Amino acid sequence: MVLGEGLPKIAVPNVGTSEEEILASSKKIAAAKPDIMEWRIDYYEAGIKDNEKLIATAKKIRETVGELPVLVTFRTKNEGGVLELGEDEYLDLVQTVIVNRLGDAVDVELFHDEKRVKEIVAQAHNYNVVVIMSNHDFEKVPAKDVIEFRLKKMAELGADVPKLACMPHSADDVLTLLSATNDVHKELANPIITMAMADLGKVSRVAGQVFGSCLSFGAVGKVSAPGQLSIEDLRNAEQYLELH
Ligand SMILES: O=C1C[C@@](O)(C(=O)O)C[C@@H](O)[C@@H]1O
Repeated sequence: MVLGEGLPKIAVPNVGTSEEEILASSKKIAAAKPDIMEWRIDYYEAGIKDNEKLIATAKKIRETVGELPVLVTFRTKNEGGVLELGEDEYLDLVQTVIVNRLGDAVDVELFHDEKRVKEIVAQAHNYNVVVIMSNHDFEKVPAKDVIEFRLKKMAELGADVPKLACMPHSADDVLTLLSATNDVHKELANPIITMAMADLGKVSRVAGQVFGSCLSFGAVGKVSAPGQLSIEDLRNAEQYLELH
C-alpha cells in the first residue's frame, strides 16, 4: 500500500471501549477491506491505565486483522479525543506504542514538547513505525498560511505523513483548507492528509485525489469525527471522482 498514489487510501477508525468491543470491531473492519485500520486507543480506558493489557489487546488485534496495516492513535482531549492525559503521560504512551510495535504506524500530535516529539519520530523510525503527525482544530479553520505552516513544520520534524483536520463554518472555510492542501501538496515530497469536518467539510473527504490529500477516514459503524462517511459511500464517492 503506497500513500500518495492513485485513489486516496481509506482508514477506518476502531473506537471500541473494551477488548471485546475492539476485537469485534476489528473483525467487522477487516471484512470491509479498508487500506488501514486506525485503533483509537483513547477510547480504551482500561488499556491506557495498564500497558500489559494494551500490549495483549494489540496482539489479539493482529491475530484478528492479519496483514491489514494498523495505525495507533491516542487523540488528546484538547484535539477531540476522549481521555485526559498529562503531557508526559501522553508522550510516554506514544513511546510505549512504538517500542512494543503495537501497530505499523503511530499518530503523534504536533503540539507537544518539540524536543520529545523529535526524539519520538527518530525512535519510531528505528522501530520501522510510520509517523503520521497530526493537528486538529475542532473550533475553526485556521488561516491558510497557518495551515500551511503547520503541515510543513510536521515534515520538518521528520513526520512521514503530515495530517490536519479542522472545522469549517462556511464554504469559504472549506476552500481555505482545500487551497492550502493543494499548495502544500505541490511543495512537499511527503504525502499529506487533510480534511474539513462536519457536513460542510464532506466534500474535502471525498476529493483528496484532486486536491492532494492521500487518505480519508470512513466509518464501519461508529464514526470517530463529524462528517465521516460510511466506508461504502466514501469508496463510491472517491471512485466517481477518480482521475483517469
Ligand atoms: O485525525 C483523524 C482524522 C479524524 O479526526 C477525521 O476527521 O476523520 C478522525 C480521527 O480518528 C483521526 O485520528
